[in-house]
Amino acid sequence: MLLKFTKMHGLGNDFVVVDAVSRKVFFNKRQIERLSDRNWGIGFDQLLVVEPPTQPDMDFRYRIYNSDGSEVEHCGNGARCFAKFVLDRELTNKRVIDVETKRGAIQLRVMDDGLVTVDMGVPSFEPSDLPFTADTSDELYSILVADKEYLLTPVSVGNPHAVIKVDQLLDEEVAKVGSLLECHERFPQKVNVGFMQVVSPEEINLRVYERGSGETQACGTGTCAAVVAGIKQGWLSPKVIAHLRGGDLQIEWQGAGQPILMTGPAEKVFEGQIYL
Ligand SMILES: N[C@@H](CCC[C@H](N)C(=O)O)C(=O)O
Repeated sequence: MLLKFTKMHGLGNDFVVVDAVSRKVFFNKRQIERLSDRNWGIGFDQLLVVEPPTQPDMDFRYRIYNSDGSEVEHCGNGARCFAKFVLDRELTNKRVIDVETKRGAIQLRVMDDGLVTVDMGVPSFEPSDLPFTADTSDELYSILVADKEYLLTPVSVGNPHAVIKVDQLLDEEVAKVGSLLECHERFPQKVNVGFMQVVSPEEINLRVYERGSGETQACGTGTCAAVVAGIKQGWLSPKVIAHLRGGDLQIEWQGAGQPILMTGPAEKVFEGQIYL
């Protein structure tokens, strides 16, 4: 079967986006792994599959797969690319779009300047929501990785994140500690690992080692998790600019019980066809 796709990115976090509204398409794990391979396929961090809604009052359903073929609940940069894709392809003319994801319903707002604001939902710091194995309920949790103690904040924004505040962002630490923590036994469904350097209460530098994809240029849910962790710990203000390797995201969170708002760009790179 010849598959039509669009290559997109949100701050360098790259996606292959497929229209499964006009024509039904299903993928198995092996196909996703091959398509994601940067030598043998197209190459992407995540595959986004746009489908018709299954629930009333929803405009679309969209499914998200990591490059290792695992299906995930939520993707911040992907949500913005999804919004641009359905408008560009004229699958809708709405600029406020309600979407079903594995995490639940989310709402996307396409602004006049082309930036997209996503209501990312209400975060949870409850370890069992990630899940994260913990005997006590703490502000920060200590964990031993490669003989060094790290203090992390567990955050669920629909998908699981561990946020670590660091003084410096070091290539080796992101790669090594990121990959060891991703598969740590205390995270039975694995975890995305964020390394956050606080520049000021309104500004952070962040690198994210993503579950199922490795370190990416940017991670939307990872940025939301880092900012809400920083606000909860008293390090950050309610509105923060996050500098990621691929560019900047604006995050706003007004505190417990409130949804996180994430604003950033979405870009189309090219369209193509490939044999599945
Ligand atoms: N890049 C994404 C997150 C994709 C899913 C993540 N790797 C997971 O497994 O939970 C984003 O922009 O949020």
